Amino acid sequence: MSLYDLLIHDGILVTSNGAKYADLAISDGKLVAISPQLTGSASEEIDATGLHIFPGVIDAHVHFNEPGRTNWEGFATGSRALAAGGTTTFCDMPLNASPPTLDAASFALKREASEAASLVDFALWGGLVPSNIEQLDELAECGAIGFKAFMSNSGIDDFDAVDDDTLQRGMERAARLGKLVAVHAEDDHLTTKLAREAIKKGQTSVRDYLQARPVSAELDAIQRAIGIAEATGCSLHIVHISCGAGISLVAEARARNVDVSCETCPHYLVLTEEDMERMGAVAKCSPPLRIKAEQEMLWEHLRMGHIQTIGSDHSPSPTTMKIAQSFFQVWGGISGCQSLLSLLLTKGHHERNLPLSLLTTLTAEAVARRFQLPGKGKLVIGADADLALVDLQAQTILHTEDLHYRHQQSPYIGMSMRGQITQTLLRGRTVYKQGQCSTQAHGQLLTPQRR
Ligand SMILES: NC(=O)NC(NC(N)=O)C(=O)[O-]
Ligand SMILES: [Zn+2]
Ligand SMILES: [Zn+2]
Repeated sequence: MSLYDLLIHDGILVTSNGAKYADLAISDGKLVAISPQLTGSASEEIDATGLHIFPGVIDAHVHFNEPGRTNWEGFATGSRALAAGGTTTFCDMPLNASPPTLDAASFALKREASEAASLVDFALWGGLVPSNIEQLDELAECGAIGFKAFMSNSGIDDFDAVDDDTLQRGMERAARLGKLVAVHAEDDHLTTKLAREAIKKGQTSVRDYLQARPVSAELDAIQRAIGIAEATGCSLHIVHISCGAGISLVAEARARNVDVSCETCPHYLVLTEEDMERMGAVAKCSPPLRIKAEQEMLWEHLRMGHIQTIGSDHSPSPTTMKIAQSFFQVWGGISGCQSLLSLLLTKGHHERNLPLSLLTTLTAEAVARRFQLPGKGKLVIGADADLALVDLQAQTILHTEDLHYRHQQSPYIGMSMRGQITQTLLRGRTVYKQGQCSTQAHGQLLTPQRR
């Protein structure tokens, strides 16, 4: 009679407090013992000598476009890419699927699709658009982790942006429901005006796109979103901040006890506008990639603990949508969810000496805490055995064929990575090992549990 289902020997556990040698014992999908030299028997044993064991990454910002647009990605390919990158939980954004997640019916459709196909666990964002304020209650009832709103054009016709009045009404409702609101913070008036003027003059290059989405448009929107959150008492999460001053605005608001958190994305940390000019559409996103000085400020803010989460903002499209005469016309979104952890290990830990404990906080522990995902994000007894086994010594080049996305495009192809994910486990089951993904869809819906 085995004492445990699984014993993982001699790994180096990475927690928010640091790294330590310990064995892990797992039964019924949970961590049941964590200690060096664990004794006892198990149905399965893994020798993790020389490997670091991270809590599975929680990527709170992906667009997997299912139902309705599985020719863009879908839960099967998206979750395979996540598993290959050491991610064991994702939060799917309410837009780019069709229908968008704006009410109980569309939430149920998405939940059913993900349960049928996802290799990893998932939570779902609801949307906040002008037409669905009355449906926020039912979305909360379904277990949405929060409501996502766009302050600028979302780039897709079936998900409208909100003006400040609508955002305020949505935040008032969300505050009453005890739900968080996340915003895409760019000022719609300025970005629309600048784009229209450029296009009118036939100025539609990458450089013209960059100039049409200035940092000032992002700062203006961040400032307004924080003001509305402060006025309504709504919890606010600002996604994909691309600039140092944007993080500073959040840090100042947090210092005056506003319940606001922020996210940045790997592409703002490892790429710049020069990469966007060199690579073109595969590196197009909004807010756009910024200058090197902004990137360095983001790393400094990361080090100082001013950024709460890192999300991939994986927003793929068919390759045909990445081809257009005008750069304003190509799809804005970067495919990168498979590379989140390895990029942070390469550019953060290896090249900038960021401690592994900080990376664990940013990619797992703080994410689970912010979105109230119990049992996730920490290597503690009783937690789900969601694990990423990583060979920190390995050095690899990311090849096109390594990508599990439906469309194998990414700005990271050809990049030298340190820290190879060798095996990923979801609640004690292997979902990825040395290039091979599991074929079993065991992903479960996670709903926020207030402490
Ligand atoms: N409709 C989208 O997927 N938009 C996304 N596109 C980006 N970031 O370029 C986003 O998160 O804003
Ligand atoms: Zn966005
Ligand atoms: Zn997004």
